[in-house]
Amino acid sequence: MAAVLQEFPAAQPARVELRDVSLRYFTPAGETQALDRINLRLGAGEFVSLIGQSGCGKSTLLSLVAGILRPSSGQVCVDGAPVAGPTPRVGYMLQQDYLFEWRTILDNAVLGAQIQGRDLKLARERAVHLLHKCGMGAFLHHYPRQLSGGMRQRVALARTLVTEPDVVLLDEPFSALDSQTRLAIADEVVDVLRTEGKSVLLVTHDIGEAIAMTDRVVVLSRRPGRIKSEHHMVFGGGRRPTPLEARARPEFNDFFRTLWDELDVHVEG
Ligand SMILES: Nc1ncnc2c1ncn2[C@@H]1O[C@H](COP(=O)(O)OP(=O)(O)OP(=O)(O)O)[C@@H](O)[C@H]1O
Repeated sequence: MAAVLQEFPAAQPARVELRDVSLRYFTPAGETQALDRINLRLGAGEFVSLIGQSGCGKSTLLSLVAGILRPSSGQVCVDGAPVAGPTPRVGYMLQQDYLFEWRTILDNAVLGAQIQGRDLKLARERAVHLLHKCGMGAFLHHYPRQLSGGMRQRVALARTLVTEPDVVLLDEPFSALDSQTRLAIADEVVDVLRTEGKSVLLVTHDIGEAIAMTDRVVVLSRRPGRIKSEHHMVFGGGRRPTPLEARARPEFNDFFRTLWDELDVHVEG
């Protein structure tokens, strides 16, 4: 159980900062408080995951950072500036890949850049580079239906990165994939995101994925989501292990037990 809970390292400048953020949804059926006074910082180049019971507000928190939702109170900032709406600085990758079946892989990868009105020649060059990095270089002129689920998610990652966001939000990006593909793609995605120097906020139900892929795991309480605890995933031996290597480390099981206890899971019925 040693070294599971670490002292926080000296504060890095915040790429993303949530200050006392609360979010209430109003519907004809009534009011739902999804998040309650969240304070969270994501440093430049840092990978942080959010875990918590279903309905505790994880996706809501990502939508606030993406500028899709505005907080009921408190403030969300990216690079010190309040988020006023969706911004190219923040990229969002979801569980579903939302590829257009009638566009080639390359044309799908440039779609976000095209919508943002960026230089299409540069966007295509960057898309080709990223698709190669994601192992999709041989499929530029294929169509989505010709690809497996894991390959489609690689294209979705390339599309997210073509627009050069500083922050990448990942909302259960691998949950539709089989378990072997999940393990393989986690390694590749982390490798690409780290070499690109991105800051990453990952939502997952998979504790192992959170431990293996991110530097810090934030546990949210049941609704309304509050920050229950934060845990630094510090592995001994210098270089941070890849996600697959991390799973074979002795620390992995210690982290897993601690986070499992924190989640306080009860199976109803
Ligand atoms: N558009 C909406 N209108 C009203 N209530 C909503 C809306 N979106 C989410 N909620 C409610 O807010 C709470 C938080 O939802 P959210 O999807 O953020 O949770 P989550 O932790 O991501 O859940 P899950 O793990 O099941 O994906 C839930 O009770 C949900 O029903």
